[in-house]
Amino acid sequence: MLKFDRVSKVYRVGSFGGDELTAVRDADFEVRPGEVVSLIGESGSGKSTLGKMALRIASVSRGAITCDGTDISTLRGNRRLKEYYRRVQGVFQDPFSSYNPIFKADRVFAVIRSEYHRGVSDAEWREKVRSALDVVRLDPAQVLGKYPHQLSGGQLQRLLIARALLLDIDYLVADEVISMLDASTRIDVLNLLADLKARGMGILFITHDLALGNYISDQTVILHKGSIVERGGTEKVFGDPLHPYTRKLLASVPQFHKKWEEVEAELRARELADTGSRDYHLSTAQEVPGDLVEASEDHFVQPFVPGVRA
Ligand SMILES: Nc1ncnc2c1ncn2[C@@H]1O[C@H](COP(=O)(O)OP(=O)(O)OP(=O)(O)O)[C@@H](O)[C@H]1O
Repeated sequence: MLKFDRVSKVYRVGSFGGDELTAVRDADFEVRPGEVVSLIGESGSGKSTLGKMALRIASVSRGAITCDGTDISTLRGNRRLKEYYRRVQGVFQDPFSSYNPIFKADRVFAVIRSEYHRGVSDAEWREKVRSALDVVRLDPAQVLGKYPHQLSGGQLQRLLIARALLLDIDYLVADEVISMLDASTRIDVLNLLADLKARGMGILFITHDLALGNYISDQTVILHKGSIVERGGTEKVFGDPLHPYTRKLLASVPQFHKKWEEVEAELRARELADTGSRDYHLSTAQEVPGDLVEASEDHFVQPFVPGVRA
């Protein structure tokens, strides 16, 4: 299990690094094998920072990320890090940035071979690559031996996923992998992620797109200004959103048959109807939101003051 245990990230900012910016505050959730967890939030909410910390691209300031019980910040030395990256890999929004334009795209496979599969014969390796490409539905004739600029964003994205498959990873951090793709390729990559999940891979699916999150995930985590405001089973979070911010996010998905004023009025009416009736509502006297409370089974929300805009 990939577990985020009250994880915070504080960046040093300002001209001399004298200021601090808390990008993530006390994030607490987990990704289990064979489960897709969507991390949803607006730009700047801290989503990528959480993904980067899981991949050790950014350090954890407070709390811990553990992989099957091992605090990943304690992994030192090439061998232990290599072991970790054999289990946990990331694929990012802009697939082009993961390739060196002067090398052929399938060099990413050669690197994996020299790092992790040295003893494998040429024939065996060709077969491994072919079967990984098969899983990501790429035709070897169309992609092998090509330079990155000769391939589409969707093909490059799928090559990176094939690379992850060659490592036989357990967890994938997929950071806005769909955003740059056209509509038909999006569906292909989403279906591919669903296949990987069915094979037992745990996926942290980072997105600002609620519809994508709803489509693919078992668990949903809603992030707002670095804090988790709501999380739980996807059907609970989408079917019965509790936090005003989640409701606002869901309402902001275009509802073409309604005017925005109508949507806003409905939101307010719903919140007023709830006022005082739930144990995660705070009075204005307790305005500082604390830890998430369990509203129902597998559904957690950050306490909030009803009627106060998120
Ligand atoms: N290396 C860094 N140094 C300082 N501040 C950073 C750094 N990386 C991110 N931040 C800040 O941390 C906050 C969270 O950024 P992050 O990239 O995690 O958000 P995000 O939700 O992934 O946004 P987006 O969807 O736009 O990628 C932002 O305010 C961002 O400006």
